[in-house]
Amino acid sequence: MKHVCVLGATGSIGCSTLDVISRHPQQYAIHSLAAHTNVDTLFEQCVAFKPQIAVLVSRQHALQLSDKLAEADLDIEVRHGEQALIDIARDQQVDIVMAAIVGASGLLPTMAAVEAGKKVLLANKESLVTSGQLFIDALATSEAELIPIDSEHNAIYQCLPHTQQDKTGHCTLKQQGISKLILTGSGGPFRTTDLSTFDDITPEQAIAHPNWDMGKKISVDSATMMNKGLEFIEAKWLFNVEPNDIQVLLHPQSTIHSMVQYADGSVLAQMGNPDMRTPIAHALAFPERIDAGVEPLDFLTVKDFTFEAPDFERYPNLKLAIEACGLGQAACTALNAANEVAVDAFLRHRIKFTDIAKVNELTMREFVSYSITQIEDVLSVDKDARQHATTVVESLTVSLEQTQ
Ligand SMILES: NC(=O)C1=CN([C@@H]2O[C@H](COP(=O)(O)OP(=O)(O)OC[C@H]3O[C@@H](n4cnc5c(N)ncnc54)[C@H](OP(=O)(O)O)[C@@H]3O)[C@@H](O)[C@H]2O)C=CC1
Ligand SMILES: CC(=O)[C@@H](O)[C@H](O)COP(=O)(O)O
Ligand SMILES: [Mn+2]
Repeated sequence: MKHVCVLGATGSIGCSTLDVISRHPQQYAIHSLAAHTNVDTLFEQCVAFKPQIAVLVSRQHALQLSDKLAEADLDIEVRHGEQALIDIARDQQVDIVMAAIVGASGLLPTMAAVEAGKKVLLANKESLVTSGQLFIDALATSEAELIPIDSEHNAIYQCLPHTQQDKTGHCTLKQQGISKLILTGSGGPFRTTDLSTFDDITPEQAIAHPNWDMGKKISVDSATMMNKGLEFIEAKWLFNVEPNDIQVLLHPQSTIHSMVQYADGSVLAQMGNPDMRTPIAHALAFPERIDAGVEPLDFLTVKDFTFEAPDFERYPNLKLAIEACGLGQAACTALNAANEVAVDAFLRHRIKFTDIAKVNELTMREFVSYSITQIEDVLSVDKDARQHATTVVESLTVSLEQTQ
């Protein structure tokens, strides 16, 4: 029996993880569940999975959950606060940590799981993007096993030689005859939308991803292709490759989840219906295979199978993230922080869709020369970049109000 801690349990990945686990009660037990503010969903999950510990970020939400659990006569310890997230991630009884908090808030608990030598299933790409080499160093000096959950990186992982699969962060792909990683992306909901209408894109339109059902933040990132930019940086660190060894390719159907090109001309692809339960089940059970509840891919009903180059005019955030990857850690950390602020402001109707790239670029350029050598530097650049991005958002909000 493996004991699992799910960080971000109430989100899209958290719920899919619990769905897979519910299919294998003899193999997995839930040790702990954590969320931000969603008391009702966390309560339902507590009823269904009976964890030892449930965590919410604020005391007020934790008290609400405690009351509901007491009424239901359930004896589950409720904790609150950021330290509680870290504590469950490194609890001695935990074997597997699903890192599925959204954003840089996931960094410290994910790092704690790595440092404690857990099997870490990494959905929270922002934690790797913001800390890069520091994350990989922590991995190297611990007993931890890191398996990517992000569908592209999980696909690449599945297409690697077996000898590389326990070397996440320290792969030697060139020596294994690998010439290129091909990161596929759908292009999001606005791949063919007239560029002249981009200023009018609404949050509701932006979160309507054509293929995947995901949380709001990553859905907006897919629409701007910042998601692919973050994934570009994520791939560099996970597979220890140079930016020139990664190609971003639009594949609107999201059937191929990414590919690995070998020196002899072979290309290995991982395919499937777009359902995150596949990479989650793969990572949970690796190297075994278990049922994920996913419909098998039927090639006779797959209508198209097409590919395009990404257009940087349509997707300036993708260009920016690839540039940040070459500029260094502070650029990546600041870009991620700015993007979190900008996406939140867009979702609250404070700025236009096209403003997201403006906030991101202005903030990233401000922090390029900062030095990051320890985790405290990451936290400091993240905090300062958020402040800077907030100021940019406010200036754009004023001009948006003046034009209305
Ligand atoms: N959804 C997907 O298909 C994919 C997601 N990912 C990555 O996985 C991560 C999660 O994405 P997704 O599931 O879509 O996101 P969601 O927004 O659906 O869920 C986020 C989860 O994190 C919790 N959370 C938010 N902020 C905090 C915080 N400050 N402290 C603790 N918990 C917090 C939320 O709690 P609450 O509900 O209470 O707000 C929720 O449980 C992201 O990094 C994303 O990029 C990667 C590939 C695919
Ligand atoms: C499911 C997953 O891994 C997402 O990150 C997905 O890739 C989003 O789709 P895009 O390819 O549109 O970014
Ligand atoms: Mn992805």
